[in-house]
Amino acid sequence: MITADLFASTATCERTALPGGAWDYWPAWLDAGRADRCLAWLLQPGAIAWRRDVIRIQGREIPVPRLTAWYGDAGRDYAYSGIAMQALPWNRGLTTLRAKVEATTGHAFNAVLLNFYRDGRDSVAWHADDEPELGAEPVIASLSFGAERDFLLRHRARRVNGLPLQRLTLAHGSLLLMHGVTQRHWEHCLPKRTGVVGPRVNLTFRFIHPDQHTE
Ligand SMILES: O=C(O)CCC(=O)C(=O)O
Ligand SMILES: [Fe+2]
Repeated sequence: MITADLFASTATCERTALPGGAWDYWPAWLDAGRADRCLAWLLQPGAIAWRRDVIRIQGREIPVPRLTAWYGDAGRDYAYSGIAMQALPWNRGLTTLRAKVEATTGHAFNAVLLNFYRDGRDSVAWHADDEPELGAEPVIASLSFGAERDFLLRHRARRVNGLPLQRLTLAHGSLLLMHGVTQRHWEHCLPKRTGVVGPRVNLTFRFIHPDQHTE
């Protein structure tokens, strides 16, 4: 179970600031023991209502290469790649993690997207978290548990400005905060890594704007 002792943390932060984007990374936001307990809870049967979705591309049905779940305040629904997700009510573990993320970052979040990468064959393709309901400058706080995976960022205008690909290896118990302007100019992905056999769970905390929300 996730308890309030999660708050006793003095993690250090690494800042990256580049044209059109900035992110802060806390490699050891949670120590190994706390991170282990969070991962065990997230993978416990029934703790998270994982979904297996299918996207349709040119008439073909393709399984999403990971499991997902969407939790948030009532009515903060979300849609991406044609998949509509109704917000499930916050549970205690997610509420506690959100409070700690808010305390560290100074930002408020009202929803969280969870991704479960069963092994290195699961992935997320290049994208930006720029859906209209996230508002003009979405701040995204990303928590990682389990297998370390590479997280890549690329500038949309890299062919013009020559900015190189950026790589972070997101550690077990780490927090990554992508600042608001980043989603406009940068894309990110989590590529397949066939050598990775362990599972990974990622939580991206978001703020869904009621007025920009599309029904
Ligand atoms: O798993 C990750 O680290 C990234 C997930 C992500 O980019 C997303 O859910 O939008
Ligand atoms: Fe994303």
